Amino acid sequence: MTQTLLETDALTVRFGGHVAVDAVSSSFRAGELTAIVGPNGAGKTTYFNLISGQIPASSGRVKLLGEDITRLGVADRCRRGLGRAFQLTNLFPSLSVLENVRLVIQSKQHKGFGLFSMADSHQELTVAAMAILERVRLDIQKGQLVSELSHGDQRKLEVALLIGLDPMVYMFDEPTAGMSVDEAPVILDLIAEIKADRARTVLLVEHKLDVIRSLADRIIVLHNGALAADGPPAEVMASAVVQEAYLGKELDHV
Ligand SMILES: Nc1ncnc2c1ncn2[C@@H]1O[C@H](COP(=O)(O)OP(=O)(O)OP(=O)(O)O)[C@@H](O)[C@H]1O
Repeated sequence: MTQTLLETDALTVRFGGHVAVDAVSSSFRAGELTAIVGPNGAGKTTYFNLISGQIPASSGRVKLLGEDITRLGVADRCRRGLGRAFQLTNLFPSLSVLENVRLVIQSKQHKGFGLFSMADSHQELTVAAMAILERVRLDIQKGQLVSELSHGDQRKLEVALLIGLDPMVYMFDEPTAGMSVDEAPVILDLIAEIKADRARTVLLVEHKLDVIRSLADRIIVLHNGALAADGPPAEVMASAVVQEAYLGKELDHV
């Protein structure tokens, strides 16, 4: 039996009288990629925000490796292995691409700035950061400031930072949005590699049907904040209610 890494248990958030996420219970296992789909306003991003700790739950629980993390903040959840693709606001725009990746790896390794270890660790960190930049095809841009990067390259850097953090749970919210057709495959290949690591689980909010088809092991459908379907892609996509109500209308057919 594959290990359950993340669980949500009747997870709920209300904004005034509006229930944006409505008692969603689900679990996410190692080696699995779960696509989270649903119409605009269904609660996908809010569900992500509740899992990553960006917003507090009104009720219900989030568990990581069986441990209740519902009351923890974003940074504590991150330290325990919950990784959400960085928004640009989390980056240091006036530092270079390489420096940003190095900082994330350093934070993961809890390396200090002690005088004696500094030279060695600096070299190691640079090598590790460059290896990640090569994977996302950003090695050429290593010296550029984040603020100077194109939109597509900024998205690649978000993925690079997440790989540097190396969490147990990878969370991607439309990772190829706004990318050119040349750029997107690099990111999708990387996500496939991450998913192939049997010790990780990947959650992906995605509208593009071809991306879901190629990557998802399982699909969760949210509608009006509630769980409307959960199962293998073929089964969920074939179900008449999902076809009519969600997939046919809402997902981008590419
Ligand atoms: N901070 C907030 N305050 C009030 N209402 C909110 C807040 N955040 C989200 N909502 C509402 O919660 C509902 C779910 O929004 P959410 O952004 O999670 O949907 P989504 O499925 O991610 O949509 P999309 O596909 O358009 O990104 C929407 O009705 C939205 O207006």
